[in-house]
Amino acid sequence: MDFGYTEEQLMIQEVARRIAQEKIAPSAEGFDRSGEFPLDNIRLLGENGLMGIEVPGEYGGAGMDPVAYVLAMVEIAAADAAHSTIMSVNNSLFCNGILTHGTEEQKQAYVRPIAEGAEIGAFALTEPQSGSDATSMRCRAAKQADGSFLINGKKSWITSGPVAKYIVLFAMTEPDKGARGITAFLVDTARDGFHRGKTEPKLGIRASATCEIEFQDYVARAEDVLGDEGHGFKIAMGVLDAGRIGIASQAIGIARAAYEATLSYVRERKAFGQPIGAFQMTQAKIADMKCKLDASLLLTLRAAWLKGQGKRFTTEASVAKLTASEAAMWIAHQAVQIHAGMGYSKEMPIERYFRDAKITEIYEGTSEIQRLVIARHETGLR
Ligand SMILES: CCCCCCCC(=O)SCCNC(=O)CCNC(=O)[C@H](O)C(C)(C)COP(=O)(O)OP(=O)(O)OC[C@H]1O[C@@H](n2cnc3c(N)ncnc32)[C@H](O)[C@@H]1OP(=O)(O)O
Repeated sequence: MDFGYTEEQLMIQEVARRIAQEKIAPSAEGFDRSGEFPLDNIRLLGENGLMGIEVPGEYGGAGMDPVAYVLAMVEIAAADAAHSTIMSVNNSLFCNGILTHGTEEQKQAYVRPIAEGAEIGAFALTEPQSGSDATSMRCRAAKQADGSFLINGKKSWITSGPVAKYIVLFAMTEPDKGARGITAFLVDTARDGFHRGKTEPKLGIRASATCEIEFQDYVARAEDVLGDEGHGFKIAMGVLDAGRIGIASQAIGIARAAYEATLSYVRERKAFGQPIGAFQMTQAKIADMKCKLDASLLLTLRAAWLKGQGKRFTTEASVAKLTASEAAMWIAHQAVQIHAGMGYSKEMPIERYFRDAKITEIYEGTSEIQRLVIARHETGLR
């Protein structure tokens, strides 16, 4: 067992940390207030290999392993969670599925522009009536005589939906077959029949744009099918396994930022004649924060390592995501409590960490879904 990082992993961590500290952290508060999409920063991340960390160089990426992805995500999320949300969708949800299931032409056409940061990608699984219960989707892709598909339906909560050039879409091709009737498609948002709805006003990750999208007689050509027909649900689940490592990493970044700010504060802030960090009640909180942070990172690195080894990592990704997201929420909550009035004020980033942490317990599978995945695996029952 080796707890060290390779030179390559340390290098991408350093690149991410530099951009995070020099460009993202100073602008995070402004983007949070305005809700503006941070396009220039996203392009910069792409130019530095951070939009396709695991994408091989031949498709425009950095060609690194999942552990490197975790390290980079943590750095970006510690500066601003919204940036890391956009990064996670591009890397995990968009590029991953195409790399695993796409044709050579699809990889060149769709992965390269996203990995290089020239375009933004999105992933459309959720619908207004189906979130956790993904197989209940209603978006319909009807096969035509010429092999193309006519797509009609709505998808909701689409991260980067307002700005995405390409989308990995899941639609029902054979509604009678349930999970086995779902097919994945690659959508070009510039084509006829694609429409965007209003951008959602959100509690946190405000600079990550989210909207509903609608398909009205959108024509997907036969070559736009990703993987085999009827295999879309498995593709979605496999992609989400990888995505959950990204969200766990994001949660760790938010938690680390909240923890580090709290450490500084408890050393400086005095009450009753001593730094508040000297009180045992504060020390107990600091110790618990540290334990949850370390446990989250180690569990996330385990899932990433398994992925890098080509082994199954579904349960480990859920364990990591569940642990890290609940830790982030708890740590951010304690950070607000220890900062008291200053934690509640927009003068400091603590309240932003608190708002941003919440989404990690919701998207890419709620905490309840993670528990279900883990418990089904452990018990063999469902
Ligand atoms: C800013 C705010 C944004 C908020 C919204 C963000 C948008 C998102 O987060 S998108 C993603 C959110 N949605 C989810 O994460 C979906 C959650 N649901 C799930 O994970 C699944 O539906 C889950 C776990 C409940 C299982 O569903 P269930 O319907 O019981 O399917 P199940 O019977 O287990 O599996 C169906 C098939 O898929 C396969 N499968 C299941 N899991 C996997 C997997 N991890 N990998 C590969 N295949 C899998 C099964 O083997 C089975 O195959 P077969 O038919 O050959 O036996």
